[in-house]
Amino acid sequence: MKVIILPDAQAVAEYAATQIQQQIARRADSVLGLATGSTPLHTYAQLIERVRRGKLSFRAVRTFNLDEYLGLAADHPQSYRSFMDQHLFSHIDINRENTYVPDGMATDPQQACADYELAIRAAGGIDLQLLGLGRNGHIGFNEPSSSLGSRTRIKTLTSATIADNARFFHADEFQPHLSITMGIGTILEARQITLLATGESKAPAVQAMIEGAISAACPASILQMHPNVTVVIDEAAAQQLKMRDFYQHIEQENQRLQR
Ligand SMILES: N[C@@H]1[C@@H](O)[C@H](O)[C@@H](COP(=O)(O)O)O[C@@H]1O
Repeated sequence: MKVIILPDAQAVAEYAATQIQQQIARRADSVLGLATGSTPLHTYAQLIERVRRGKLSFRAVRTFNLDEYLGLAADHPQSYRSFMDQHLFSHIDINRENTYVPDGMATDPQQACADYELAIRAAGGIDLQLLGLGRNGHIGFNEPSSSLGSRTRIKTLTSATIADNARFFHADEFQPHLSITMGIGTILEARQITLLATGESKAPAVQAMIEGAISAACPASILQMHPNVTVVIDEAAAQQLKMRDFYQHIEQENQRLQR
């Protein structure tokens, strides 16, 4: 696990956007796994800017989002489909037919989960999976106690996650307590994973993920088993790491070797 500690959220976003840009430069029809929440917003803004400057094109790119609320229609303002349209897809030259988000209104949600897995496989798997990190260590909507080998499925949200995400819903608005999420086993099949975390509130989950035991109590800790993970965090999210000096030393050595 490569740990990149940067001064602030903007630097994290620029690093992540560059990783995505490099992946698309390697393969114009890359398959990207995308995340929602507030953390990736700055990264998406960076990608939009780079497309606008003609430095990057999503013309042949395909995307699969990690999750969606069960019970929200795609056109609901708080659906993750709307989130992605608003914060990325509507502003870049991607073919909307190539963007996939689980169907929150599927008549048969179990079948929709199986179909999602088949669609990812039919695309050849995910080249680069972008992740955020829940305060309780969840990735996607894989909450603590999730099977570390799980596939795309319906998941019940914890009260902590519902509380954390309530900020996106009006007080009198229905807020789903169920989701469809890529499973941890699904996420681990991505060829490359970049996890972003910023802010003091994520420091405990970051420490458990990187330095704690591999446990379903912190689903993100399973990333210790993946061969190609980059964790990109700001100083605030890094503050509980016991070996942060070592991580920074490794990165300085890597940069020296690349000169
Ligand atoms: N399903 C999403 C996750 O994919 C995201 O990582 C998490 C953290 O969001 P934020 O980046 O806003 O802290 O929120 C939701 O639970």
